[in-house]
Amino acid sequence: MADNKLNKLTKSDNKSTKETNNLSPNIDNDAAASSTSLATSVTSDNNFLTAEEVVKKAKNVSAFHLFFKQLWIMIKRNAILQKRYYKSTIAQIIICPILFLLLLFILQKSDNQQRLKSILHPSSYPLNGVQHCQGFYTDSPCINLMFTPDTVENRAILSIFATNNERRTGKPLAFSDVTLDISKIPDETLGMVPVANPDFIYDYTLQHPNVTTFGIEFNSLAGPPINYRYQIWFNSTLMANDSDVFSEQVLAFQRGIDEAIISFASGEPATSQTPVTFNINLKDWPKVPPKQTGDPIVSQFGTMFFFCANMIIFISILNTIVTEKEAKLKDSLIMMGLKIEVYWLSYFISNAWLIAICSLTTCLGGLAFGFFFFTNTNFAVVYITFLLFGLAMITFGFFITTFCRHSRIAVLVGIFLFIIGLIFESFVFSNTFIGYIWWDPKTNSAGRHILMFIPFFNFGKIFLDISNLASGNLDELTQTLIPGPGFKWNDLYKRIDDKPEVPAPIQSLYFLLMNIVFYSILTWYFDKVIPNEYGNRRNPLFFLTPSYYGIKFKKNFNLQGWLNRHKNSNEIDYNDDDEDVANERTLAFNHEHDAALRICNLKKVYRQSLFIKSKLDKVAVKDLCLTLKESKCLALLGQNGAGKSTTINIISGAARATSGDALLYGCSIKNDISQIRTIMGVCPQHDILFNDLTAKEHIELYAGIKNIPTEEIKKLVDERLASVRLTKVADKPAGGYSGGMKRRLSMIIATIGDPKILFLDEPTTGMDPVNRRYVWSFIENFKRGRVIILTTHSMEEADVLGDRICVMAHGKLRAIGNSIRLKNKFGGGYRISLVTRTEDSAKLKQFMENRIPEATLEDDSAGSLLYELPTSALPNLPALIKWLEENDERSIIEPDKKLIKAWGISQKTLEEAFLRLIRDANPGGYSGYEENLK
Ligand SMILES: Nc1ncnc2c1ncn2[C@@H]1O[C@H](COP(=O)(O)OP(=O)(O)OP(=O)(O)O)[C@@H](O)[C@H]1O
Repeated sequence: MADNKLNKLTKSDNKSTKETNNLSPNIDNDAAASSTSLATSVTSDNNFLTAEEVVKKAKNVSAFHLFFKQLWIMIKRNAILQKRYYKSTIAQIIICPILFLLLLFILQKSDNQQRLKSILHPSSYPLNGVQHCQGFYTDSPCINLMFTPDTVENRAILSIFATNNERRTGKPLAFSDVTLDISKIPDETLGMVPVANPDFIYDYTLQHPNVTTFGIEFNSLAGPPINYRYQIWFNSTLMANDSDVFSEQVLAFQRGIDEAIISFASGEPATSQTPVTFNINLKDWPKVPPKQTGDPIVSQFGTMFFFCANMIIFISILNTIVTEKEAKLKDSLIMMGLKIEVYWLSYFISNAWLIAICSLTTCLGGLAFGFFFFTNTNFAVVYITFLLFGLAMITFGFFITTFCRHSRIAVLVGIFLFIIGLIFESFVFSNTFIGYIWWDPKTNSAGRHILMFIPFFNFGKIFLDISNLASGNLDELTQTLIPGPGFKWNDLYKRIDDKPEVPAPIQSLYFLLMNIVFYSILTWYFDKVIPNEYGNRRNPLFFLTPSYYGIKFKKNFNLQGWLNRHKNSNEIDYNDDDEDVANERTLAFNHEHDAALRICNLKKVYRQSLFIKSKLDKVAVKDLCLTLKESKCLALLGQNGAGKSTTINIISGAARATSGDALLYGCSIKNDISQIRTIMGVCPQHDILFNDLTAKEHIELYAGIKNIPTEEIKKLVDERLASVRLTKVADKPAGGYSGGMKRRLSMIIATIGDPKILFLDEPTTGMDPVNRRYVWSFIENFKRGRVIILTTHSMEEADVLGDRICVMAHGKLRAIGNSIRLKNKFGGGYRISLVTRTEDSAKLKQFMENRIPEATLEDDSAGSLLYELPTSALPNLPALIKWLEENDERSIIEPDKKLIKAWGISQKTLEEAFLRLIRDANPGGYSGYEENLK
């Protein structure tokens, strides 16, 4: 069965060579193996290129050319996605800003109408009582009222006045029977103070201005009828501060005195429940509404609304980038050769144009709605403000993404920042009184300097500056709009007149520019030093090392030196090595052994903590030693968690080895990973697909990253899609593909750029048997002139594709060899079934006992015998087969006399060998397997 599977595939010649050499011990003794380590490679059109030539070719490409080509292809990809989601794109750049402007317009309109209404139809309001001086006019001790002369009648009148006034204000006003010292201000507030004569009032108020609110000088003539006369003294200075000259307070005082006189004259007691009262209402004249000269709502809330419009793009950036990171798509792009700087720059450019259009929509919309903020300001100033703020928020968003691993967290962080920003924009920068508090000399300047690193702080400040000059402000007391003179370009450089400590508006623009540069640098740095999805990170001081800039001091690579370095790097216990594994180790360290891939003592420990060792640290790969020649496929088998994917991730540069190293065509994974990336292709365990791109667009994207000439890309797309039967769905988004289709697409993506090394991590998972065979056929044809490293859980796949098969358990290499070798060594040889007539059964048994004494009879039922043959019986096998053929009654020569009715021979399967190895590797056998996985 397993032997027959090859017939179904188009196999290369060296496969049959392998079959014929099946009894030879271990090692890659394939005669067809290449004679040099950098042997020639076969491309689809039979052009031969060595790995050195591939690397050289890659090196010859100008770094600038590659940079711009990759940048162009990434921008194109982003544009495709923006176009595919045109509704969301249009919403971000046009609908949202317009909606926010519209909302602002509605608010401004209703506010204007409200004010218009109050000017055209002034409301009527009641005249209140006389306010107490302390707390209303001043906080210091003061005198509410001086009266003269101090007579019983006058006291009675004032007493009624005080009672009525208390009803209106809720505060009592009592007589203060003190003798005022003309040279002193009282220590405490006094209510109604009798004084000797009007001259005293005159002299006292002249000496102590703004201490006394009212004075009253009674001058009644005796009757009948009594002719009441009095003079009110009032403090116009205090009242002017409250804009109340000759209005409410004097009126209220006079009204109170008149009420009291009438009550007194009519004999009404001071405490009467039905006093004489004048309930007076006041109403302003209607006026012709002034011309609208400001937008107080835009001034107050505009910064908040425009901030909100911008935040939609900001949160979308966070979500997109972190989703790509979470799905390991970013790492895959890097593994395929994309420069990380290109990745970020492409996103910056793709979002910058969104910001540019969004800012333009906002400015044009603002003009169309007739907001003074826009019409009264130099267009370039407003546009640059919005643009710089948007760009600063993009880089700020990039910076945030370097810390987020999950898109959900990123969106939560985005919403959190949104709320903080909103609080800032709404409460702090909503008006000039609070907005400029940061520049008040009493405010701690350190806090202000820190806040300048936050883009929305700088935006709030310049918005306030512009609206201050352009929109005008609302006078809270008079409810009138104070028009702004407009904001010209030159105003960017001018300080605000009444606030010389506040810096000129241009500074905020400079700070926004600084924010763009600052967060770009931080993104670049933290993206490198924070561990990626594979736990890979750079040294925090990487930028100080010459190797980062491609400077290498050692020019000639010395294989022997490299081997010596890695031979002694660990204290390694080799005692439990299998004989073949031990031989492989020896070969790996033999500098004369010719290998395209050479892995020496590779080790990976996943640490729980960045800084200290812990018992919980997981040793995923232990001192792995392997070699592989060109045109060979290495199949890695092992239980879940055996360390297969980790091995592939390390050799492909996705993860970093804890110790040890590997050479791929003479390039070290530790030192030359950028060179290796030019000659490698990776199909990771997780599909590296963008749900919204089609198969065709995927190939175009990765072909662009691999710098394949544009004119060759179309041919490549057609060829590769046809080879794995995806032509029909070439223009459909990959998100709708079945698991098997996604796998096939991931696989052919890995082969783009004709890589010399191909890593395939479980490439056929989820594929149906037919498609799996197509993929096998593709891999089999593709491997000539290359090295393929494959992990799989399918024994059949390993059997078909693996020129060498490794079995790993708990990070260690347990067995290595070709399929036949493993089957023989661990699977236990062959099975022979013989069918004879019942009466001939004993004769046949006797024959087998004599001919092959090692054979054991497993089953004997009604002439049907089942024998197991150990590997030691293999030398006798050809003669036995010859005898069986001669004695088969189905043969045409004398069929009646033959002993055998039917017979069959089968080799034990690779699966049996695998299970035995796993059983041996786990102390508790299979039952210990689950335990050991923990
Ligand atoms: N990023 C990581 N952090 C910590 N431990 C990890 C990490 N990646 C893998 N491991 C652990 O390392 C061991 C080897 O994992 P690996 O993925 O290499 O196994 P595998 O043989 O590929 O398994 P499978 O067949 O399930 O893909 C496992 O125990 C796994 O839990």
